[in-house]
Amino acid sequence: MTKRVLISVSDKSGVLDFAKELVELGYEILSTGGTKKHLQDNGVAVTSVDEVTKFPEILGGRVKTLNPMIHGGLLAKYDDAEHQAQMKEHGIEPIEIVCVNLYPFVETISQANVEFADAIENIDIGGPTMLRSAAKNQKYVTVIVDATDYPAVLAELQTAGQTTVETRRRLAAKVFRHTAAYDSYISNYLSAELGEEFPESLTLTYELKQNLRYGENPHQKAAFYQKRLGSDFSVAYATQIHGKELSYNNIQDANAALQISKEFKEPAAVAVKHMNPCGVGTDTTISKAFQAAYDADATSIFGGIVALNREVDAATAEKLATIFLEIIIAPAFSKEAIDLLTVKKNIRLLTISFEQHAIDQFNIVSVEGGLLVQEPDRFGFNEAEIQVVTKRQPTEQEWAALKLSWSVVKHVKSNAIVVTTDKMTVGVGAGQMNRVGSAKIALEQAGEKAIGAALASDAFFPMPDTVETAIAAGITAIIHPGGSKRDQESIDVANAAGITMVTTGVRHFKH
Ligand SMILES: NC(=O)c1ncn([C@@H]2O[C@H](COP(=O)(O)O)[C@@H](O)[C@H]2O)c1NC=O
Repeated sequence: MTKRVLISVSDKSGVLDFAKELVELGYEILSTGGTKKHLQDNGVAVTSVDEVTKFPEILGGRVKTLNPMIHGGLLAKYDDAEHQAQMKEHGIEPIEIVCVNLYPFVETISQANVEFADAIENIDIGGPTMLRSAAKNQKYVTVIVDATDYPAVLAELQTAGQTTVETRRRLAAKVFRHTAAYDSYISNYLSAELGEEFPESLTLTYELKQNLRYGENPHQKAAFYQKRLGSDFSVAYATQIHGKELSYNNIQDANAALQISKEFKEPAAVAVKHMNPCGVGTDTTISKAFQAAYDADATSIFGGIVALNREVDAATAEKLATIFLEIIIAPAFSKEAIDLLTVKKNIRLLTISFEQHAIDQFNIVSVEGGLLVQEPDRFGFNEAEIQVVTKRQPTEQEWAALKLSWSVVKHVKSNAIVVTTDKMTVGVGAGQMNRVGSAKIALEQAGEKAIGAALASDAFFPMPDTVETAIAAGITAIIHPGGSKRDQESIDVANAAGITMVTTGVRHFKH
């Protein structure tokens, strides 16, 4: 009996050559409307699916292959006498190979202003049903959902006349990953349309971007997955124009640097080590901003990751080239900058679109046995909600320093204290188990630069000790959320010293 292959594809790339080879191998091709036309127009003999089903395609294509003549042919066990008898009784013939790809649902919902009805019409029903039938019957049936598998299947058919069990199992597993992902895009789209934020089950789809050489440490295996509908303004969508492959830690650090960069519209440079900022500088040009980020902590930047929110010009590249950096991220690099920086073989240069400021709807972290999902911390420096709680108001320069310190402290691991001038960080205290400990680290690093600088605390002061330490170091402006029972004691200390203090009403814990 002639072997049959059913081909029904929305994306027709590569299918013509595949079909021609199958005809060469003696297969009869069954096809749905558009696929049949494409193949026939290009000289391939095709049997229409409706000749097999004895039923026309109806409802504008919503029902084409949903028929026992097709699904019987896909699901029957070849070595089951009862199945075979029923096939014979109903005149159903087996279909040995199925090649299907689905309506472009993701591409449709990615378009701007997509109509809901359009999205719904692009939910494929018959395609996933055939894929699932064939994948379930993997013992006998070969199923292909990805055009990159055409050559391997053909090679096996050409050499052995059939595919191997291993190949059929591999392809079937791929099908269920594919249909699961397809359904997750649909369910996420529908949930989002309904405004359902935390549905009763969470189905996430990420696609393998790259296998990594190792994880946080060389003995840990790791890979990097990418969201298909993610923001361009992310390390997952960066373009690497030079250097070694990114490592696991590089990706985390690059992400941290980018998140801080998103705080600034003015030229800003952000240097990160181990996911905490070690230097942040802002100024009228990117070259000056980088100089400030460098001067902030000329020791820690060594081996760091630097994100700049303007094109890297020759002047900036000259400075960048003098230090050892793992990665430089920017919207673009001038020709001269590339020439200067690529002298170093290993330095990674990434370009990222800084235009798009869309951010993920949720942040997700894993804990053993579960996932935590939360909205990103979108709160910035909102002057309207900030209250001056001391007698003295901040000067203009102090406001600028308070704004910078508050923008940075949000991105520092708690307990976080950040000391800045109006243009640069001068001290960062990160991840200490008590707040005054973080303050001491930040102030010690700032040294003389703490005199007249601003200090930000990511959470309130439970007691006035941090404020006292700050004043002793020369800090003249403090920003913190407020809300401690003993706030008044901190305010009294500030007033007594004649410094200014503002509260934001919002805290920035980052664990
Ligand atoms: N309804 C059906 O019975 C059905 N059978 C196959 N399809 C899909 O129709 C598409 C191919 O259509 P055409 O060959 O007409 O271009 C494929 O993406 C396939 O997954 C169907 N369409 C949607 O559900």
